[in-house]
Amino acid sequence: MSAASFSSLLQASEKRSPFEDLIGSGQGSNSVAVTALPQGTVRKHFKGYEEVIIPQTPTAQMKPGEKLIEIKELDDFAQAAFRGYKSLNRIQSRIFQTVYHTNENILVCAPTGAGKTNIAVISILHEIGEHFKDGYLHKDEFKIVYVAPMKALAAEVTSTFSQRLSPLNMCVRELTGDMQLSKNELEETQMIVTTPEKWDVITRKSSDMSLSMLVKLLIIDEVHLLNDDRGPVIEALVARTLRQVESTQSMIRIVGLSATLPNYLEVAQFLRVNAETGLFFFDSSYRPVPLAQQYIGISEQNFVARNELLNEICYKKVVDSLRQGHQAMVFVHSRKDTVKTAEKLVELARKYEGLELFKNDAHPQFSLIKKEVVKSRNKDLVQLFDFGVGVHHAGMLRSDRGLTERLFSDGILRVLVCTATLAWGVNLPAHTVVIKGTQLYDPKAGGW
Ligand SMILES: Nc1ncnc2c1ncn2[C@@H]1O[C@H](COP(=O)(O)OP(=O)(O)OP(=O)(O)O)[C@@H](O)[C@H]1O
Repeated sequence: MSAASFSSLLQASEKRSPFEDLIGSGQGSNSVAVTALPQGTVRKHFKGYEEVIIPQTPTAQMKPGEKLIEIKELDDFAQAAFRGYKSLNRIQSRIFQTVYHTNENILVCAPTGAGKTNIAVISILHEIGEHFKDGYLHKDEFKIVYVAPMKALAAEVTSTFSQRLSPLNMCVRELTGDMQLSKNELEETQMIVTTPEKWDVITRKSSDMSLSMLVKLLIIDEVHLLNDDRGPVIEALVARTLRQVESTQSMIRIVGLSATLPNYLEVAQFLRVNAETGLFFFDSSYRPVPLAQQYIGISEQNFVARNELLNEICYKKVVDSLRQGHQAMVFVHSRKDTVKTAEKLVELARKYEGLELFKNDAHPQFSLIKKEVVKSRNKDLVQLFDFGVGVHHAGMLRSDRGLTERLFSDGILRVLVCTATLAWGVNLPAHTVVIKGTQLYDPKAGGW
């Protein structure tokens, strides 16, 4: 973390937020400027660095009268898309009335893992319900467009929704990159999963409006990317959708799904979401697994000494987690740094006699799995395996990446050092996540 951002974090801890009581309310219409660190935050000083420990937010209590909606209460056709589920979770139950029974635009901001996929499913079921007439689904009347932030995610969304909607005979297809769908394929498809860039290109061709005229529901996943480099593309396609709604006077419902955004009121306004009725904001007290955070600011100026310290701190955090019997993931900024950091962890473990914490050779399947691992031509993967450490980045072969993911998820690897690519689209459970360094090199600016 840079010195400037760390000091602003510390300054923030000294202010009290006027909205403190609202944080954790999980309600929609208040603009909460988070300017203070939560109560219970502790600051510790060490040689060369300072640590700020933010305790986990307690899980929000059920409100009086709040109840979970059971799947068996849903319409028969809707139950088919929820096979294997007993009930909607808290967030889904809270938004159900608006998402399923109305055609309002909505924006849902919720922490990761809160179950936003099922919110999209509910909005799709509403749309399907609109076209169920005389016991028959009029599939040619509508198209649903799901905008996923990247190609890899679009593929995953396509497969998830194909499976969920297969009992309803809905056809879900991916349309990304330089992919084309034939006229026939488009006709057969009710749900198109695409990326902002691809949908932008398709809708920009004003000569052929036949597809966009059929769109009745536009789901935009990870809409917080509006704040990012990709923002202008998302903005353009939303603006075009809104213009089409105005000029044709036909409704296209917009459903925005997002991580918790600080400026959700503005995003809601932009998506034409009514802040009173269509905006749902759930803060970290709705996380399925509460999150405690620790920030470390390094004051050491010398580059080599700072790196050494960074590695030592990283090692210490990983060991703290392993001692409690939990796996750990370490995120680094470059592919090269994955192996370097993994090797450094092993070196420090040797130095501090901590190797036994990392190694997992007593695992009943260790020798069997080792036979599979040694077949890999990735020598780092093979060497690090013996120490219970794995690496994962986009430059590795897909088979090696897949193997590493499996070994970590089965608990055979105790530590995984990876780049941010793993955070997109792969769900791996880890109790502890260390983000090693928050400074990113920006080639455009030519600096950190
Ligand atoms: N009603 C439910 N009952 C039980 N499990 C659920 C329910 N809704 C969602 N889940 C589970 O919660 C997990 C997280 O759901 P999901 O991937 O939709 O979260 P998300 O909010 O989209 O997360 P992300 O921000 O990471 O995309 C999944 O494993 C899903 O099966």
